[in-house]
Amino acid sequence: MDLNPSFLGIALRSLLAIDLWLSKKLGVCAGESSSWGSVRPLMKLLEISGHGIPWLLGTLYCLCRSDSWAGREVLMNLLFALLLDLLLVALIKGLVRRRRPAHNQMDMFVTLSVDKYSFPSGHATRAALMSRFILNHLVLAIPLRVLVVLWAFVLGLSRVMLGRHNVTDVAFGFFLGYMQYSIVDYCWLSPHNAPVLFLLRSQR
Ligand SMILES: CC(C)=CCC/C(C)=C/CC/C(C)=C/CC/C(C)=C/COP(=O)(O)O
Repeated sequence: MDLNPSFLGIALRSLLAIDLWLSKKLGVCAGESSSWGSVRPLMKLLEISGHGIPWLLGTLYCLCRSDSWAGREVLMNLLFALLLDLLLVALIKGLVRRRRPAHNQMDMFVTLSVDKYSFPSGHATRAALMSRFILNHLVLAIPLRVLVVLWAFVLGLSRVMLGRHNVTDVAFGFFLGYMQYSIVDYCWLSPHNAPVLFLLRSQR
C-alpha cells in the first residue's frame, strides 16, 4: 500500500486538533465552576461505578461466596478479564504517555502511577469489557440489557465531560475493551484447561 506520508501526517494532525477542540467543548463538568458543574457529583458517582477496585472486590467476594461450579467458572474468568484489562491499559498508558487534558482536576479515587496518563481510558475499556461479559454470561431481560449498554456509553461520555479524557482516549478504550473480551472468550478458563485454579478454590 503506497500511502503519502505527508497526507497521513496532515490527517493525523487534523484528527488530533478536532479531538482536542471537541474534548474541551464537551468538558462541561471539569470543575465546580464549569457550565455543568452542578452535575459533577453525578459524573463522579458514575466514575466509581466503572472503577477497578469495586469491580475487583465485588468479583472476589462473589467468588468466595459462590457454591456452584458454573458460577465459579464465570467469576474466575471475570477476575481474569479485570486483571488483563488493568495490565493492558497500564502497559499502553506507560508506552503512549499522553497527558490528561489541561482542564482535568486530578481528584480521582485511588489511582495507579500510570493513571496520570490518559490514553486509553481505563474506565472506557472496563465499561466495554464488562458490558460484553455481562451480556454474554448473564440471562437478562431486554430492558436490563439496554441499561448495561447505556451505562457503558454514559460512563465513556462522562470521562470527557469530567475533563479526564479526550474523545479519542474513550473511543480507543471502547475498542480495546471490546477486543479484550474476545481474548477472554478465546482463553476461557475452565476446570479442564486450568484445573489448578479451580482446585485451589474448592479446597477451602
Ligand atoms: C485485588 C487483586 C486480585 C489485585 C489488585 C490489582 C490492582 C493493582 C488493582 C488496582 C486497581 C486500581 C487502583 C485501578 C485504577 C482504576 C483507575 C482510576 C483507572 C483510571 O481510569 P481512566 O478512565 O481515568 O483512565
